[in-house]
Amino acid sequence: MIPKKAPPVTLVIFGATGDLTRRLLIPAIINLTRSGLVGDDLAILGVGIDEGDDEFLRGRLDEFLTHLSPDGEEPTRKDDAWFSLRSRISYMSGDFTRDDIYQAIETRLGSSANAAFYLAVPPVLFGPIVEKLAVHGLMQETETCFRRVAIEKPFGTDLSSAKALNARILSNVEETQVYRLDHFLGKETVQNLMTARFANMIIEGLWSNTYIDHVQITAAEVVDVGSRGRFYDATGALRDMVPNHLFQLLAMIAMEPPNSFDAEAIRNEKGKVLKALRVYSAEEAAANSVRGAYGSGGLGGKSLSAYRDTKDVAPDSRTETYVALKLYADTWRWAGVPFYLRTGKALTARDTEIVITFNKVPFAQFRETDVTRRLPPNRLVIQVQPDEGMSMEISIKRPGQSVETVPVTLDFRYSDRFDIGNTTGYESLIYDLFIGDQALFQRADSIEAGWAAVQPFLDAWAEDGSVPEPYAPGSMGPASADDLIRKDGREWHELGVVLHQRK
Ligand SMILES: NC(=O)C1=CN([C@@H]2O[C@H](COP(=O)(O)OP(=O)(O)OC[C@H]3O[C@@H](n4cnc5c(N)ncnc54)[C@H](OP(=O)(O)O)[C@@H]3O)[C@@H](O)[C@H]2O)C=CC1
Ligand SMILES: O=C1O[C@H](COP(=O)(O)O)[C@@H](O)[C@H](O)[C@H]1O
Repeated sequence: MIPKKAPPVTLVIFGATGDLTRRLLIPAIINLTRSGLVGDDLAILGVGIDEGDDEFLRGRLDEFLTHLSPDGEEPTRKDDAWFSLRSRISYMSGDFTRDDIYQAIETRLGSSANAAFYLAVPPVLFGPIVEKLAVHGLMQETETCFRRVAIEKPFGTDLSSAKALNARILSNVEETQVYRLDHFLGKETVQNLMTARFANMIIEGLWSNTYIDHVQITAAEVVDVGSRGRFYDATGALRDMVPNHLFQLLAMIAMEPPNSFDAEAIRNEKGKVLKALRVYSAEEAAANSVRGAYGSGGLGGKSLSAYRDTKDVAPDSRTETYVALKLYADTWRWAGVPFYLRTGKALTARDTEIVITFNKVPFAQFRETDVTRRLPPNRLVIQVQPDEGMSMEISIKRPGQSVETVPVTLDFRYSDRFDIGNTTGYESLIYDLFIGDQALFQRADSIEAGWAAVQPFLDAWAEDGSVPEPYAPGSMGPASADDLIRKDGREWHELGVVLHQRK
């Protein structure tokens, strides 16, 4: 089905002069303009605290887009699509905690225009802005016009704050108006997970504890904390990546088939899995987790100072830059199957992947095959980034008179078949916001279920007073992370070996 063009809408961006807007939102909207999915009936109203007129914001974006070009040439993003969009960008300055800016927005929009409010602002402002939008009648929908609000991450900092934020938002607007973002859901391979499972009997037929031994979900990054010390030191790897990005991947792997691809059908199934995540006791949480923080050392040819020496990070910080967890989804399908999750910064490679390891065959009828040594289990590797694709590791017979088996990889990479171009991942999320499809956005109950599973780790670490284990920049993380999986007789999948190079 060819996607239809989005309806006329004004996108009101709170935080229009910020990093997210210039680096990810505007380039995504340029891409949508270029593809024709949004037309010249899209208007952007940027709002920020800096004084300025429409030309102020347009000029700032112009300048940023120019710098996106690595060689100083006019970047492809500054093409006709940008110039068409540019003329439809306006700006208003004001403080989001005061009423006058909302009155001005109300005057500008009127009561009959479609509007989507995008909160590209520090999380502390999510609740106050939604409240003020509602109080000023800006979230009032009519039969012919919609009003929606897109809320960035992080959504809360623990279970109780996430619940309080949901309650505050939902006492002002309907759940159908709320679009809680998780940018991982905009990634092509992540969206492909449901198709891979539910359009392929060869995969879905084997998708349970009868055939699967365990699941690994990894989001490894080479980048360090850099200039984000203030945000990161109050957050850490667990809060930053697990209840949102990694749990969304886990939910898509573990959910039951939805009855349809409607948003509610999908969100119901994802919600059920997240609610089935085992909520550990403090002792269980401590035993099933490892956290680390990078020390100083070389990374990518440069020398990196230790996390604790990063600007705006406390010298005695106990914040983790790496976390590994072992979790269970207590459902009929997944009973007894461990889900090993890990994520961290300053690691050896950028590598987001899901690895499904199948059970070993029960009996090997190959005369010269030493089962334990030569018949490895089948593995399905779903490479989310970089080099998006999927590979299946199987065993075949070595050609000739030998009856020996050898492992080989059946490999598909998106780039071999499709041009997925220079997208930011926000394209489909912004488009879905405009057309009113909430399938790729998180519902209140799922957010809270995610935090409920994460809370015991936060509590255990706060109680035991331990510090994260140091690891060398450019490594695979702390040694104890290997022990976490090895004590179960398993190994982490090697980081950073792209699909077609895997042995
Ligand atoms: N940047 C990224 O890559 C990502 C960001 N996010 C999320 O997006 C949101 C925005 O992040 P980011 O763009 O990086 O943050 P920035 O700090 O760069 O941008 C926030 C903007 O909001 C403005 N602002 C803050 N307080 C007020 C106020 N009271 N009144 C008016 N304007 C105000 C800031 O103005 P000023 O600078 O003048 O204070 C700034 O322009 C956050 O929730 C973040 O977690 C999520 C994923 C990725
Ligand atoms: O939300 C976040 O995600 C990024 C990783 O996203 P990716 O699309 O670059 O893989 C992470 O670096 C950041 O700390 C976190 O806040």
